[in-house]
Amino acid sequence: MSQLASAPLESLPAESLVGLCDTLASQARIAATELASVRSDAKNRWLIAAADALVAATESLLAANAVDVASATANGLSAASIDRLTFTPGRIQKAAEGLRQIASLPDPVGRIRDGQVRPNGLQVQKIGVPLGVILFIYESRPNVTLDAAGLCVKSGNAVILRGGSEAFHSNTALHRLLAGLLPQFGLPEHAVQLVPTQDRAAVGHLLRMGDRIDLAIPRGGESLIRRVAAEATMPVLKHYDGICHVYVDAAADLEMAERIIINAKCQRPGVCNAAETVLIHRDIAATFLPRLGTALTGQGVEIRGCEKTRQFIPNATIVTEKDFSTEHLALILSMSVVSDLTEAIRHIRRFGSKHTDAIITRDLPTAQRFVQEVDSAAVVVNASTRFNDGFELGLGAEIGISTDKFHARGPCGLEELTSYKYVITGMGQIRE
Ligand SMILES: NC(=O)C1=CN([C@@H]2O[C@H](COP(=O)(O)OP(=O)(O)OC[C@H]3O[C@@H](n4cnc5c(N)ncnc54)[C@H](OP(=O)(O)O)[C@@H]3O)[C@@H](O)[C@H]2O)C=CC1
Ligand SMILES: N[C@@H](CCC(=O)OP(=O)(O)O)C(=O)O
Repeated sequence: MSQLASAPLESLPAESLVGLCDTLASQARIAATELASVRSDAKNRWLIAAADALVAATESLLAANAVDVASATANGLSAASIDRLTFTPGRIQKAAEGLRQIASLPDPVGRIRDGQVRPNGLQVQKIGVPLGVILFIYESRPNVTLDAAGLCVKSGNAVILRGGSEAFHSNTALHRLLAGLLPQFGLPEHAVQLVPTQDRAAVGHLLRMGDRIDLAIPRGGESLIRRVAAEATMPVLKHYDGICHVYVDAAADLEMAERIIINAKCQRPGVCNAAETVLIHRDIAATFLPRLGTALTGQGVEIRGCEKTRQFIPNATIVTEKDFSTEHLALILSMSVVSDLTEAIRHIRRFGSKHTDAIITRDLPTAQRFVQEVDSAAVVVNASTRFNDGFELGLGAEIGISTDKFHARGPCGLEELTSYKYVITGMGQIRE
């Protein structure tokens, strides 16, 4: 296992920090070259062994996590952040299931994506290849360490993990488990590395290493992402925030709408695909808002609504434009009554973040227009926004959810962590 990853290194002199980053990047580059030609079978066996080891190590992982949670709690971290940070046996099981699902998925490396034979007899194939080295800077959320490592290795990429400092003990334990198993399956030991310092200057150094790092993925608050987008010398895959909407149309099944809104807002309010705003068609406001208000209040949700909303939900406070533009990541919900679909779409275009937006309707043309006109990474019809997730969409996991249009959009799984090359095979053809 890499010596670099074994212990936290604080307050390194600037020169040593550059040297450390340099070593991480060079080791990753070599590992990526080796990993690109590793057989699927070896990668899959490593994934399954990692899933088994994870479950077997539940107790010690929970102990390492408890250290992080205790100090985060003492430091007054928000409820949403503590929720992201916390490991439970259930979450460990789910992460292990994700690794097994990744193992069961087709290997994108070497997959023929497209092919044709040209009139001159040339055989042209488009073949999946790894991106190379991925620098992943992410929030204090240990399950993300597992998702990222599993996806990167299966897609033939070496990854440099820079998790949040609050999760340092959890990530160190997870990294030790994952990286420790790599050589047993003939995989390069530096395929999965953890930046062993919490010094943010390391991020700046790594972002300058575009000669060895092929992609940077920042996953966290807006200031992190803006920094990475500004400083990176390699392409960046990202989303800024998740201001997700649920629009309840006049033709909605109201029982369904209530169920979906409660799930979209309350199931895990601290994640990016949780709903932040509900828009209600005015024709159903009088019948739907009182019951929705009662249901949301019963779940502990603070409702901030427009004047019309407040006519039917008296405990709602007045919503502001700032609320509509804020990803609360908490049990706070903005609500507005709209006159029609056009106004709902206009609202989403103005305040949304092109992440995930849902419509509840029984009217097919209305649903089709919503899908056509809402330009978000995921547009959902009659289901919860919470489904914009790699595991739920059958990708095994995701390394992040992109709202970019280049190179990938939505949950980024194995396919999105690869590129392709053209392989052109002839029989001596020359160009006329
Ligand atoms: N929109 C979204 O999807 C998300 C929003 N958030 C929100 O962002 C806020 C902060 O949450 P948190 O999870 O701590 O995310 P942060 O963005 O603060 O941190 C995420 C990771 O980036 C690092 N980081 C942050 N800023 C910089 C920087 N300027 N230079 C280098 N590295 C940096 C952190 O390191 P360090 O260990 O030093 O903190 C951590 O590893 C919260 O309000 C949270 O709810 C968080 C995650 C996702
Ligand atoms: N995969 C997640 C959603 C993604 C998410 O929360 O992203 P982020 O807020 O960037 O960490 C889930 O629904 O579990």
